[in-house]
Amino acid sequence: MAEIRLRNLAHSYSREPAGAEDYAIREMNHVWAQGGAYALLGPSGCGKSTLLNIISGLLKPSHGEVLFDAKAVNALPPEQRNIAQVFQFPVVYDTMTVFDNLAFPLRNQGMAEPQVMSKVYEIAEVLELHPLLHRKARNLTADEKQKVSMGRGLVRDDVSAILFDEPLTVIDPHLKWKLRRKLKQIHEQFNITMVYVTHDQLEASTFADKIAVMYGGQIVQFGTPRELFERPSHTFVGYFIGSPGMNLIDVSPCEGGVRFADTQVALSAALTRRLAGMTWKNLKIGIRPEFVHVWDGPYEGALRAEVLHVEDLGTYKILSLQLDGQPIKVRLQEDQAVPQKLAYISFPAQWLMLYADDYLVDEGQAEVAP
Ligand SMILES: Nc1ncnc2c1ncn2[C@@H]1O[C@H](COP(=O)(O)OP(=O)(O)OP(=O)(O)O)[C@@H](O)[C@H]1O
Repeated sequence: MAEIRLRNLAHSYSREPAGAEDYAIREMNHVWAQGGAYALLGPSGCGKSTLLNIISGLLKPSHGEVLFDAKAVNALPPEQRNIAQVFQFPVVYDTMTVFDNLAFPLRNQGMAEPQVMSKVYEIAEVLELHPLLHRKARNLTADEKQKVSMGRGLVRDDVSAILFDEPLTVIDPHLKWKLRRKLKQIHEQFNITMVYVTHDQLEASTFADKIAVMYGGQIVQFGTPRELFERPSHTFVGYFIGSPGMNLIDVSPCEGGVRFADTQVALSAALTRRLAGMTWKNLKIGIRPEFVHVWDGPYEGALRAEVLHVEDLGTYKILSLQLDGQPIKVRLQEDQAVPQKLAYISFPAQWLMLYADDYLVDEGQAEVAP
């Protein structure tokens, strides 16, 4: 079991990186606490696999350190790091039985056969592989093979953490849910640090207690699914999490708030003061489609928007609006009235976010994040 700490970690695949854009991992500091269930969520190419491979030792970072329980492990090869890695495609020995596959890491350690047997039976039980123990691995389905891959990580008592790299990619959709629940159960039972890489927000939030959102080689936010939804600290998190993503509008400051075209949006006095004392290149407001307030008719202070179309998704509707040249999405509950040609909307202060150069501006914060 281990805490995993990344200290000033950076990686470039280029021998002579010219600038930040040549780095797959930009300098990062991060901690995964012992025993946590974490997800590493981000789009293709943001650096997720690179980061996992650095942690497991398959890749040597260009800079910085990886520490397990405060001990630097940079110099240790993968087999001495006690990390199990489960990849997209199951890695099993086809010609061996399921039993022998699960027993393999234990026999490698020189464990006595009666103990091997008891450990393999324990893990097979947890993963519901016991009816298959004497089958050759080549005859298994993809999800059964993936369970064997996971089982090989779990049988070892010395495993500090398990890293999953999009482990459900090859699994049938109806089995994904079952396997994800199994993983969660295993996490609770074994109290092992688990980091689950995915580009799917649903997978991330059903598995993890905390999600690290990765973008452009950086972790731009680390928080609970709820924190990421309610207070995205970067515009990318706003856009990437949620369905549809956050409405983001380019604005400029004005008396008492911000404006775009002829529309003014009031900000709290604290936020206006913060803004006045800052320098930035790009300013945006953000509001989630769920949090846009729709009035029944004209109302003082409400903004008038044109209704472009309504998409009925069964349990909710997505309203597409045009507000002073800006597209706005609103998520309406099933029982909410649907405005026809015009909609009167407002942005409740509690849910209206302000972003300077893509980072959230906090009312109380001393500095905007870099
Ligand atoms: N072996 C390599 N040599 C050079 N560049 C690489 C190599 N592996 C990855 N990259 C680059 O590093 C960046 C990060 O890639 P990485 O595979 O870590 O991203 P990812 O988030 O895991 O993507 P995916 O979800 O598609 O696997 C990408 O720009 C990728 O093209």
